[in-house]
Amino acid sequence: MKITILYGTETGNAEMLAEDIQSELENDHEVDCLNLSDMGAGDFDPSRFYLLVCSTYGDGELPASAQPFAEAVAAEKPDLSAIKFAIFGLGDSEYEETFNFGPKTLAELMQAQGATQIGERIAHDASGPDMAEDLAFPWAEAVISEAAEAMGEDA
Ligand SMILES: Cc1cc2nc3c(=O)[nH]c(=O)nc-3n(C[C@H](O)[C@H](O)[C@H](O)COP(=O)(O)O)c2cc1C
Repeated sequence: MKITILYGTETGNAEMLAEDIQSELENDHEVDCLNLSDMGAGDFDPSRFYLLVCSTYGDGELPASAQPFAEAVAAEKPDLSAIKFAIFGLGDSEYEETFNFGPKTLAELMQAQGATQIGERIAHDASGPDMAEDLAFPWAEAVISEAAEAMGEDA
């Protein structure tokens, strides 16, 4: 399957995780990995499945590298009705009121333009016991098989 991993980051954790997911998947799939800061609102390709990996910063805001993308999507309103994506969040439950708000905002933005979310929005908690990749690798495998079925491809 053709997959693009898009990451939104402030201090690099989401980038590191995105690259780890790429290494994990690239034996079986054709995988690109791109910072959201390098993704235009009109750059989506319906033949690819999009894995979004995004942190939360400030007071429940999108991290810096995701902000221009979010602004461009809100302004340009691309038709994303042929696009399927899944989303993984990096956050910290110490920020009780705004835990994982960044990925929530991003998912809502994609859905508002018609994109279809595959699977649940999974969140890693920096104050919890799990390593991010221990949650992210099984999540990626699961959403890829679900997407393959939805896109009529072999997983
Ligand atoms: C100043 C600051 C603000 C943060 N705000 C939030 C927040 O509102 N909600 C949340 O879930 N996590 C918050 N976090 C936690 C980060 O999302 C978490 O550390 C994540 O791993 C950072 O990933 P990144 O390096 O890819 O940006 C915050 C962290 C910092 C340092």
